[in-house]
Amino acid sequence: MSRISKLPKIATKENHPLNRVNTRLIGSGLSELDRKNLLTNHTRPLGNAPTTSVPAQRLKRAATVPAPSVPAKKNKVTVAPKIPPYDYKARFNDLLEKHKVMKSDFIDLKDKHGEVAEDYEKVKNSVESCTSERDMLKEKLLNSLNDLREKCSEHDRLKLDFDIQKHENEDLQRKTKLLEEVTTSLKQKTSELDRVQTDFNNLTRRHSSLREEIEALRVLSDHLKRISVEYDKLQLDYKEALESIKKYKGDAEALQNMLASMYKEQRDLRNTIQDLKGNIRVYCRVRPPLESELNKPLFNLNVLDACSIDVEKIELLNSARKGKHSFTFDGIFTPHTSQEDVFNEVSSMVQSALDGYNVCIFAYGQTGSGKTYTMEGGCGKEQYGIIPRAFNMIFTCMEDLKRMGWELTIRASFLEIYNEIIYDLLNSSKDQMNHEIKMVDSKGTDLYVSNLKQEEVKSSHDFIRLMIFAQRNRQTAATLNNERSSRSHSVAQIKISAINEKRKERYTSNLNLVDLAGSESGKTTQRMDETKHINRSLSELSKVILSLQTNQSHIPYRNSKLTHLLMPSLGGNSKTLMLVNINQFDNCFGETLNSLRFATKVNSCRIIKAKKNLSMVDPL
Ligand SMILES: Nc1ncnc2c1ncn2[C@@H]1O[C@H](COP(=O)(O)OP(=O)(O)OP(=O)(O)O)[C@@H](O)[C@H]1O
Repeated sequence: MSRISKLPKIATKENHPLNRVNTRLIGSGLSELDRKNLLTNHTRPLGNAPTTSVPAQRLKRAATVPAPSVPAKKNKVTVAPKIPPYDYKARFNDLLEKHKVMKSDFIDLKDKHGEVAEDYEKVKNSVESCTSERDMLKEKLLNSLNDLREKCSEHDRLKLDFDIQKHENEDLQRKTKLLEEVTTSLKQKTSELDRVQTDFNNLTRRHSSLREEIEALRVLSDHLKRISVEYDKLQLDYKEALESIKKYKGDAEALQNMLASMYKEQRDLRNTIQDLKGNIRVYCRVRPPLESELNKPLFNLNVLDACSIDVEKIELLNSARKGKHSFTFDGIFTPHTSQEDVFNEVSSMVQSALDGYNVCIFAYGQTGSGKTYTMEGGCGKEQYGIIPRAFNMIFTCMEDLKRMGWELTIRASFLEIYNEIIYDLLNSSKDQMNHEIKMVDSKGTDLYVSNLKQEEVKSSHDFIRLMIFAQRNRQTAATLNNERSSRSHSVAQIKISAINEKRKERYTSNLNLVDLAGSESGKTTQRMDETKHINRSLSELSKVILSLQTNQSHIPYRNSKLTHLLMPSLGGNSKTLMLVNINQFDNCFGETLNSLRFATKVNSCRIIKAKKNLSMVDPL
């Protein structure tokens, strides 16, 4: 009984955690009604115990069967018929019955007890583990509490620190802001300072430059003062000089007149000498062998004096046959005579052109005898031939003439006569125009070539440029027309127009500088045509000169282009200079002899006294 009475006690304490476990465990086996019945049956006195119709099996089943089915049966409990007290037998049977029931209940309960004990053990174990767990948790809780406490105190400390830090931070922020403001203002001040420094530097520089300027101005002012004094002095001198100039001007004019008349006298004298020398002059120039020709045999040439030579073929030297040929000219230029010496000798002819006479200088000789070298020259000033030197002389004299009141205009043209056709060497175009020799006026004293380019030349440099241009044109034509340069006559024409406004005089003159074609006779049929033309023009030249020599009424100028062109320079009013060029090669002896003979023929001719082309200028 005591063991059973404990059960309700456990069941009532529901709030205790252990009881809760027990209730759960018990609850899972007994329903609430079973428990009540159980309690009623076990707590009721045996005699008064109400009989229930619930069989023992039902109780047993009730421990396992779910509770809801039980309350329905509660209403069906039937009350057993009351046994009279005297009916001991019935009572005994009843008691036996009860005992049986109780015994089976007891067995059930015992089983139940076993189960409960088992459950209890489990619960106990569970309680123990829970207790140890609780202790552990308690300890943990205590530790946690301690930790929490520590953390709290640390938190407080940290909070305090944080507050301090916060405060300090705020303080720092305030200070930073202040510092930033100070920095910004410092930056502004610095940039201002830089600006001020730059201004200061500029001002310093300006100051020093101004100081220099002031110094320069001071020097200038001193200088100006000195100049002013000098200027005053000069003013006085100037006045004196003006008076002197007036006096000198009169003297200069007188001197200029004197100079002009002296120049005229000198010119007349020069021309008298020229006349005495003859208006046709012939010089012979012997060219030296070139380096490549040093081994070539030479014929014998003796320069007897300044004007005479004799030549003799080398094979006849020791023979009994006399083969010596002597020639006399106005001058002989040996192989050693320089270009300058040659020009000095012929410069009087250029002077004559400047004095107003028509002049013709031509080089005659066989191909390769040095005609072009004599007339045009080689490279470099020293090698300049007659043509460029004549121009230099003209421009030098122009200055002297200017001082005497003469204004000169020089025009130049370059032409070539090949196979009786005139070619303009200043016209580089392939299509040459037709060139005719025409009279300038009805008097027929002056001629011109139609469609021929005539360039005004202002300096000797201009002239050299034109000459080179003409030379190139001639070379191009020569390349196109195999050796044409040797087979054509080249003429540089210089027209001089002079005017003296003061003396009311003017004149024009022509200077013709001619490099004749090679005089040798043609050996091949290919050259026959050219040779025919050359020989014709050269023989016509010889005829003209002979006709002039013999004072013929008709001079056959028009028989060839060359003589026609040179008419004004060959006729009465002209001076002619012929340079016969020869070389000394033995194989050229025949041609040399021919050239020397032709030159002798020309030399024997004396043209009538030349007349200056002077005329009065119309009054201005
Ligand atoms: N006096 C001289 N001194 C030095 N070299 C000369 C002299 N004369 C001519 N020569 C040279 O001899 C060569 C022939 O001369 P150049 O060409 O003047 O002859 P050319 O008679 O004009 O010939 P071509 O009829 O073919 O034109 C040239 O190389 C020239 O430089």
